[in-house]
Amino acid sequence: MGVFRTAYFGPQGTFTEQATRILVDTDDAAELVPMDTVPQALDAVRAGAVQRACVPVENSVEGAVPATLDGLADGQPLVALAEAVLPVRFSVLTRPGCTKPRTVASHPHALAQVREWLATELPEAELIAASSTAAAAVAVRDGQYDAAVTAPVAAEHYPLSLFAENVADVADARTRFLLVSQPGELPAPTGADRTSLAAVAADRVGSLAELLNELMLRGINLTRIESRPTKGRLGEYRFFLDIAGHIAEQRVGDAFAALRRRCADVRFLGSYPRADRLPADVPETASDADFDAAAEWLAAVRRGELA
Ligand SMILES: O=C(O)C(=O)C[C@]1(C(=O)O)C=C[C@@H](O)C=C1
Repeated sequence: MGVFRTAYFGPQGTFTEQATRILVDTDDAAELVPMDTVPQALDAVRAGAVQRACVPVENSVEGAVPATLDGLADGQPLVALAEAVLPVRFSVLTRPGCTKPRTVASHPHALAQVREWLATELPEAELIAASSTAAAAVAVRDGQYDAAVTAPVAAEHYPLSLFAENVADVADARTRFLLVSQPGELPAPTGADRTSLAAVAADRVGSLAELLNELMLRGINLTRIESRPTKGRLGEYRFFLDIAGHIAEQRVGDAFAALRRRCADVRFLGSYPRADRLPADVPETASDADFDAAAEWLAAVRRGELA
């Protein structure tokens, strides 16, 4: 098959590159391919130019990364194979010799996470949105701006001076990243898995509550819910759900089938091991053994052997 290629939200020196290096065995003839935007990284997988893509999905301070949610919901389906969670502390890099930066560039998520620090340390500076933290470092290197708020690793890639490090308004901020591929074989269940899906709930009383009830009735813990407009009618939403468990487990599969019946559109976005390795808390009545026993009992009833 040749070299195994993984696209990531780049350029070189983003937090996403750091996450990719955790999720992909880079010793193993793997090639990492930086892409300028999240949609480009996802489309490279769809086009078969790379086998995997690593993209940021949510930050503990700034919330969801809309480009990732929309990029997974639209277009040819992709599924997550793994996740990584990275602590996010920023470095501020300047052009060598610049002691009083007047312009500071970064990804909007990054600027939002250092807003207080910037207000105190560089109150006069103009803030400029860049497509990623590393794109901001490139722009500073090229003389467009004075400083960039970056991942620590960016200092290794670009000839810039370290103005400040360990910058973070919220001390233990974290970002979660997904490694996605075209649908194929699923990662095996580990007992500590997460399943991601996107579902469009009907615009009528109780439809979201019904959807969540399907999870609750099967003892499934919802670990995240996010909504994005479907981009069709105003007021029509797609819900992104993360739940504890693997699609191979009966309670999860059963809930998934129920959502399929209820929702106009359901998309499976992957079952993969949780980065925190936290085992799913399965209620006593919702284990695979409970489902198997109930199915056997029902089959016997239907055969007329039991009542
Ligand atoms: O620009 C980067 O370095 C990224 O990897 C993106 C991203 C994000 O989308 O939230 C990742 C982590 C930080 O929260 C800031 C930016």
